[in-house]
Amino acid sequence: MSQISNKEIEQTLRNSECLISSIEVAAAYERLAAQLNLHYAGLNPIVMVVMNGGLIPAGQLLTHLTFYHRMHYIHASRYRDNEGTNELSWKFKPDVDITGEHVLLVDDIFDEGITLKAIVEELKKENPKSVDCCVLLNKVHDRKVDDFKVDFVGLDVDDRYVYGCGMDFHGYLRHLPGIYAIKEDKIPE
Ligand SMILES: O=P(O)(O)OC[C@H]1O[C@H](OP(=O)(O)OP(=O)(O)O)[C@H](O)[C@@H]1O
Ligand SMILES: Nc1nc2[nH]cnc2c(=O)[nH]1
Repeated sequence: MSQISNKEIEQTLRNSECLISSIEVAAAYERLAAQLNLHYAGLNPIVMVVMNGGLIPAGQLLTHLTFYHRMHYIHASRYRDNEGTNELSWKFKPDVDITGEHVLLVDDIFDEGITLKAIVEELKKENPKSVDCCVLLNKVHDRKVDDFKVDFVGLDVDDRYVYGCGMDFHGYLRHLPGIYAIKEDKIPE
């Protein structure tokens, strides 16, 4: 992803609104961690971070976990092919043997679900004991993939392009501790 200028980034921030504050996000991490701590107590799972977006939610969540776990990462990204269909491009598959293991995927957002559904299908080929998905955000709309649900959700978010908490704006602003979107009247035509 190519560089954009600091001026353009500042303009983006001025044209944006905060949809979910850092305080609400922090509370969501604590709620999620409490659910995960109940579910995984004694299960000794592998926590698999879905890069890049899962990096920040996982980093925040992991410090609240009370069960013993190992951490790995996986990197798959959506792209639109020449026919306009969504394909998943695999950038890194971990070489850990997950046969018979509990696996928890951590990502930033469950939007259409293409990414997590494809990752879960791929991982299940290796016969793990379980594969569950934890996301900070669920984007609310009716375009979800069929026959797939995530297991742990922090917060619902409106059907807008959002950034912050791991999610990028042209590769930037993943580090923001709240959730932002460009104001409706500032979105370029
Ligand atoms: O539910 P979906 O419609 O599949 O969209 C969600 C996925 O899209 C984003 O990843 P992206 O491919 O943009 O890569 P990134 O993590 O590097 O930002 C996000 O991190 C999720 O993994
Ligand atoms: N940054 C970002 N990435 C996404 N991937 C899927 N949905 C979104 C979104 O709303 N924002």
